[in-house]
Amino acid sequence: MRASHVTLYRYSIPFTEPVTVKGVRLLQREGIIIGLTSRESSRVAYGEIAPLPGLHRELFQSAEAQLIEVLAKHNFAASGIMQEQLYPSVRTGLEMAMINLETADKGGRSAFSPLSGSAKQVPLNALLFGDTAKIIERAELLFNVGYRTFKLKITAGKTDDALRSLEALHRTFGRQIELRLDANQSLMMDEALDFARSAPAGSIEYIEEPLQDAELIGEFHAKTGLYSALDETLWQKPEMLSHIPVAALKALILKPNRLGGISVALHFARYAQENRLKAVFSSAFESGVSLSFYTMLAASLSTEPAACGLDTFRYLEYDLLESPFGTENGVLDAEALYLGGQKVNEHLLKRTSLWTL
Ligand SMILES: O=C(O)CCC(=O)C1=CC=C[C@@H](O)[C@@H]1C(=O)O
Ligand SMILES: [Mg+2]
Repeated sequence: MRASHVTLYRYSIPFTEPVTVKGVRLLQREGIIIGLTSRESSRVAYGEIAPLPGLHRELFQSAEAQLIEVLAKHNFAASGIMQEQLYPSVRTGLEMAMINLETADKGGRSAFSPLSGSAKQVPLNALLFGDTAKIIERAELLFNVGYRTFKLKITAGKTDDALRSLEALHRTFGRQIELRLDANQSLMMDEALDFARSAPAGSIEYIEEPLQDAELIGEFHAKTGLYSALDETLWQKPEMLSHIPVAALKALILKPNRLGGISVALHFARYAQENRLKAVFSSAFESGVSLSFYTMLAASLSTEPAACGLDTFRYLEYDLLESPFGTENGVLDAEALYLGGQKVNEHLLKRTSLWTL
């Protein structure tokens, strides 16, 4: 690897409102930024390591300890440690920084090798929360500026709330929008069937992880015609992918820092492409350093990338980038964001160590 030294930083960014992930209530997002300084060009390439409490098994402290162990190895990139069992968040940040370093050394041209064609823009799916009135108000606002894909949560015991919002959205926008739901593995088959049978026909693009038992997704599709998407299952039981009938699926949700790294996410993206499924890049509430990288990944892999799940940037009080990650019109400009993703405002970081390679 062509880095002369590595700088590690910590950050802590307040959430705009408390975010609850699998029962864990979070007030701020904490993570590590790794900066690799190029031996050739002295440019700095960044990567982000940010396990999310509730979602990741590794905690911030253990991720940081493992990262330090990796950096302490002589010539770590060639030492084989990258092939070993690294925490998903650690591997993601190291791979991100190394790919960004390669890009920097190529004068800013992306180092990704596209699977097929690539796109300039990636649409974004907007997250909708709250009661039906708030959801419609927000969806109208976003629709008017250009958003066309929306995502709603659906929770066991409260499927009526989702149904009301779904009906209202369908009444208001009809087929002008695509609507995704996310049940986070909360429903039993009976409740999922009741919900599916009450939903307006043609109103749902897919449901992420509808069932407590993903093995029943084929049966759910056979009984309702509704498509599912896999998110949690991809990291909890990746072997399930070959058991669930692909015809019951519409998309794979790819959160690189939970799945196990950029290379693992690319593996699933390739599987999606081969099986005519959407590859939906999504985030674990990381900063713009990761979000801009994921945007470039999504844009590199398809001429028509699926609307991505990177709307999480709204939940961070501020971004670490000089030009904050985002979009005005629901469409992400991949190249501009990728370049901007490497202009980190170091005043917002706390430097913790420096490693000479
Ligand atoms: O995928 C998206 O549209 C945004 C990200 C998102 O929904 C999530 C991120 C992290 C944790 C989860 O609760 C949630 C999800 O379940 O997909
Ligand atoms: Mg999900």
